[in-house]
Amino acid sequence: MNNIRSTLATVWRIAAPYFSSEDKWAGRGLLAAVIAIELAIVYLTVLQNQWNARFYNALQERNWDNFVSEITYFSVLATVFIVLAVYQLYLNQWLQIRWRRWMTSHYLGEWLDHANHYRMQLQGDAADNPDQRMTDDVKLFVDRTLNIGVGLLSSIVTLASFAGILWGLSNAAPLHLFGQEYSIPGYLFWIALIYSVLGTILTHLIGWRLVGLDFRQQQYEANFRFDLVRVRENSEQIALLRGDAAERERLLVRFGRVVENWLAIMSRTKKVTAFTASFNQASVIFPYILVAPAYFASKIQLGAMTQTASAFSTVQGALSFFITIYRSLAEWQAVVNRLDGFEAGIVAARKLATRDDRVRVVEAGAGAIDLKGLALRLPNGTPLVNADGFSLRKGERTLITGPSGSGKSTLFRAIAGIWPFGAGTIAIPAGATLMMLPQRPYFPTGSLRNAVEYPAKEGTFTDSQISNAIEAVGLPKLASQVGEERHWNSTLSLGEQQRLGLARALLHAPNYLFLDEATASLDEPSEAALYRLVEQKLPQTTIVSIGHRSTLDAFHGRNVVFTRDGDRFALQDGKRAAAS
Ligand SMILES: Nc1ncnc2c1ncn2[C@@H]1O[C@H](COP(=O)(O)OP(=O)(O)OP(=O)(O)O)[C@@H](O)[C@H]1O
Repeated sequence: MNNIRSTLATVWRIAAPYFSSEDKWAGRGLLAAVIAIELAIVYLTVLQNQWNARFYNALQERNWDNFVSEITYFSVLATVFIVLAVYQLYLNQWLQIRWRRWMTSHYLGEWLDHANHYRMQLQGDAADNPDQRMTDDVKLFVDRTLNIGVGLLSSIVTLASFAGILWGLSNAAPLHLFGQEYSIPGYLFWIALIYSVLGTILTHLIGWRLVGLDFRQQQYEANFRFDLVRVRENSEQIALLRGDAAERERLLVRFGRVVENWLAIMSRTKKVTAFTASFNQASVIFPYILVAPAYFASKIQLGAMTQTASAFSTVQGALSFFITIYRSLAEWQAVVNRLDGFEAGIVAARKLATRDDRVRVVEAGAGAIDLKGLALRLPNGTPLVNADGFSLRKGERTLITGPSGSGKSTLFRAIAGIWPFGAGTIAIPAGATLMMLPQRPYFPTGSLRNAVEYPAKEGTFTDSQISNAIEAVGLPKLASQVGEERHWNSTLSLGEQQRLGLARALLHAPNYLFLDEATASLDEPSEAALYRLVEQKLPQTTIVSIGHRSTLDAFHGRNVVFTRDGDRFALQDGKRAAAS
């Protein structure tokens, strides 16, 4: 019970924001229309049930006129029903896509807000496969929530409408057992109730394991898809290493989990289906058996008997709502858990950025980036780098060197404000623009123009500015192709990508440019030429480089070395440290 209550509370928390969002009027209007149509359909079912009695009585009495008028009446009911059914589905789908559009854009906004996606990764596996959560899970959530919610409401209203009919019929067709008549008020209703509650309990006992199995199925499918994407993204590496066979084996192992879990779902579903199918079949005949003695004792007409059967099956259908949608409920609960986990991941990522013991990046008026009492740590708390009273002065060109894994890139991450683990303050001049260029620059797929302008919006720079920058960094052939669309990260060599990364820096002309081995894939003369280009084109820019080559010394007035200091590293002005 607690479980149901907490699931419903979670559903409410996930679902409610849409209905108070900027799209609330469309959302509420569509929801109201869907519910109104559902209620109208229930009313039609009541009318059809009453028609049922009149129709079969007309048949039994061989009354042609009544038969014709009942057929006409039915045709009208059926036409209205068809129109309602068509529009209910149509409006339902309309609501689904609006709701889904809002949730997707809401989640995208939260996920991509101030590097939350990166901090979520730093926290480990708390919310695996966010891509799946924002696609399949949101789609299923909207679909299932609407259909289960409206279905539940419809069941309750149907139950209320038909309980009265069944009650009345119980009096008209009293219980006959072994020639004896028993008068039990509303016995047909009570039997339908007991029958359905028993069925529901048994279905749950047989099927509850499906919830966990469905949850894992979605996770395994997403893991498999993610690995396939990784192979596609790293296809060159894999081909060069002749890793095809290893990949195939690994992927098959991953897929093996999908199959194994699916087999468990199949076996469980088989049991649930065996029960629900038997239950549904028994329900067809059960009400006839109940009232047959009264009918054969000529206490009731054929019409009353078929009306009873129809009302009984409608009430039983409404009561067995849970059985009918058991699979959907299991899947729905799994989806709700996954979206809940995703939202919790976002909240935890945001907390990381605001917790008390974190690295603080503040805007301060001074003309330098000042590190005060900075102590960077790994996510597990292990100390990494200490820097106190250390400044990256304006206009200066600083080269940072140090052993591999000493925390050089992590210092850049902290300055960029995406590494929260640690303590201390990084003061950045107010309004200063920073740009980080890593060893492997990222280019979104699309036009070359877009790739170089990124993260600025398309159109921020003119085509001639873009092609000049591309030409300046030594890619004259590409300079004339700014409109070409490609997957730039997989088609350009790493050296070419690094040149293109520098073209991006030339265009944006940041106040501070951080180069984290951003030219390491170029030969030394090309690297030197690019550094000279940056010096010449960005004279106002403060440059901080991480690099291992001694040839870089010539372009930097200052050398900062990461040196070991007990269990961590410290920043020291001076000569290159010998590799430790
Ligand atoms: N997300 C993370 N989770 C756990 N440890 C991490 C994470 N990112 C980096 N580290 C660890 O932090 C340490 C410093 O990494 P960093 O990338 O800053 O080193 P680096 O000095 O730039 O090395 P290199 O010269 O090889 O690029 C390494 O031991 C690395 O394994």
